[in-house]
Amino acid sequence: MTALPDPLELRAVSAGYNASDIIRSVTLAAARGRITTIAGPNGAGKSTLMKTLAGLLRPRVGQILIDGRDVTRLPPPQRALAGLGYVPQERNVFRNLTVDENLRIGFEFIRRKASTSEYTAARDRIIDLFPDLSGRLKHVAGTLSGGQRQMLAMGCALAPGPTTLLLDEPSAGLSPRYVTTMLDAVAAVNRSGVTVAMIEQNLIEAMRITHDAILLVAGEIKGRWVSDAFLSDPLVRELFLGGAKAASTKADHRRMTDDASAA
Ligand SMILES: Nc1ncnc2c1ncn2[C@@H]1O[C@H](COP(=O)(O)OP(=O)(O)OP(=O)(O)O)[C@@H](O)[C@H]1O
Repeated sequence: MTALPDPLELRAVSAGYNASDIIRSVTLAAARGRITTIAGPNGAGKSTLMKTLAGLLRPRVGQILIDGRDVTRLPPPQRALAGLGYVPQERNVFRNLTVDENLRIGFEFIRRKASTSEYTAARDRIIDLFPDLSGRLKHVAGTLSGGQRQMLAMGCALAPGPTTLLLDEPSAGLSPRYVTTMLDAVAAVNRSGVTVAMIEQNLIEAMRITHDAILLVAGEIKGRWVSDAFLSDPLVRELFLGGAKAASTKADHRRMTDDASAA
């Protein structure tokens, strides 16, 4: 039996703006059915990497594959048609349209020939995944909380049924309590069968749901870990968690998560 290809793969990709490369020779894969988190200090090139994956930035060299198919030269709509959903960090919903209208646009952008009943089924699936949107279908997106808007943005990307979802900092700007809610929602999306690749800054919370962690520093991959090993790696502790003071056991990890939620 032939193994299925990874749903998302980069092979030696370099990309950047103007003359300079921001990401350099990046090779990585998001494994099927798992949550891969890309971590890195500010300015490491994480958003640039996401934009390159989504097709907003053309790589200078290297290859991008979705389900084994080379999409390097395809623009964002064709990558979406190939099964890739993308949620940018900002301006990711139409604030003057309702929740329902936003979801319908997200759905019909890809599923152009689908019937109304197919849309309704997709919408119901999204509401099951994000109960915070339930009862708000007729609400204008601009009146939602930041967290609800972020869930709506994920819903729009998920409505057409992508195999892989790219998330650029889904918990950015949210209260500590809603960070937990948001990442629980990402885990629920993943359990529904969608491979997730995301950037996150809330690393302790993110590792609670992450399967595979990748570290990007100054545009280069510096290591890969299963999530349990990530927070206790000396390099990771040095970069993000204040070195020796950082949590190094699962118990400490849990305690820090609890402290953060109570803050
Ligand atoms: N549109 C652009 N034009 C030129 N340079 C850019 C552009 N966007 C980002 N950069 C530069 O690319 C570098 C990496 O930025 P990027 O946003 O990818 O990093 P990041 O790891 O996502 O950072 P952060 O965690 O602060 O969001 C930075 O030096 C940034 O100034």
